[in-house]
Amino acid sequence: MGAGAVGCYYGGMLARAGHDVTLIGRPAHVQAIQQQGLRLQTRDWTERIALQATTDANGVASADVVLFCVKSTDTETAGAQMRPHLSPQATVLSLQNGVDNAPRLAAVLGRPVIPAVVYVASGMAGPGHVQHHGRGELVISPYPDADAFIAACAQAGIGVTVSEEVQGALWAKLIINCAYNALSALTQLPYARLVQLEGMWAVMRDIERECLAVAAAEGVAVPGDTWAAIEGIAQSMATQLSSTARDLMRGHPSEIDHINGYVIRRAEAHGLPVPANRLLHALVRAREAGHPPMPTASAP
Ligand SMILES: NC(=O)C1=CN([C@@H]2O[C@H](COP(=O)(O)OP(=O)(O)OC[C@H]3O[C@@H](n4cnc5c(N)ncnc54)[C@H](OP(=O)(O)O)[C@@H]3O)[C@@H](O)[C@H]2O)C=CC1
Ligand SMILES: CC(C)(CO)C(=O)C(=O)O
Repeated sequence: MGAGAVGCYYGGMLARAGHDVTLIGRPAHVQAIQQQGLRLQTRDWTERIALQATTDANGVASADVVLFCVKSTDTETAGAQMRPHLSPQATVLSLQNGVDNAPRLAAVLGRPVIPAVVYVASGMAGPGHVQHHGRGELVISPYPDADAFIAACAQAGIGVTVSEEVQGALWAKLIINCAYNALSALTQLPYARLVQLEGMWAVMRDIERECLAVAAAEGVAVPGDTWAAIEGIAQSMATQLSSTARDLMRGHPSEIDHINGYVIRRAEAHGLPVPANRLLHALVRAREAGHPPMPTASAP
């Protein structure tokens, strides 16, 4: 559900391994996929993969497993569209960033949703054309039939680990997004250049500390060294612009309300100050409202 960068990558890999996959997406992608198959381009190979595609949420009707891959802004709408069509036995996994998509979707569907941490870099390069830039492994919360899904993924070359710590891992990812996404969007800079600007590391340090305080108040143990992870992104993804930067460039709503915006809401609930997150959130929202207008440069 949500045939974009994530949905097309995982759907494409599973279909390529012989699994019966239906992609549910927007008309331009669906038409291209119906006519020519899904074009899946990786660093090593490019293939056209024949699979089913539809714009109608009733495409979930016969699914044993639904991979829910829309942006956090679309969780409720897309969930409500597929709810009447889901089989009672279907397992729904949320393959989304942000820490509350699974419970939000579960509330709409009236059934459990399994959260997954998605470690992939992919993007849509055109209608029905997904480009894979690297990685692809999933970490999922445990559930009764997980073994069948893990086996299907293994056959497709997708590594899946089961962990009780998915919430902590989602928070670790959220903190990276809080540190980079808005700053990259507001400066329109890729990460390596961004961190060279005066004062940027200090701002990111403030954001990280605010996020960790909120996570602690939420009772979430964030695994690993978050500051080392933030520093590492500037090297490992040196030339990348954040998804928020790319959303703003194409005039698409960003996930900022579910990144820094989420931290602000939870901080308010705990009476914690988060001024750095608040400022970045407000500035991105101002940009989304057209103040100042975005430059017309196209996304790389
Ligand atoms: N891309 C990446 O490398 C990674 C992304 N993520 C996360 O994964 C999630 C998905 O991201 P990504 O795949 O990049 O996003 P995309 O925007 O590429 O894909 C989502 C697709 O779903 C479509 N869609 C939304 N609502 C519906 C609906 N009701 N019916 C049919 N189609 C719908 C969107 O259309 P439209 O645009 O017209 O709304 C879009 O084509 C996000 O939470 C993201 O943060 C996590 C790790 C890596
Ligand atoms: C990890 C990061 C920051 C990479 O760009 C990302 O998830 C995003 O842009 O949303």
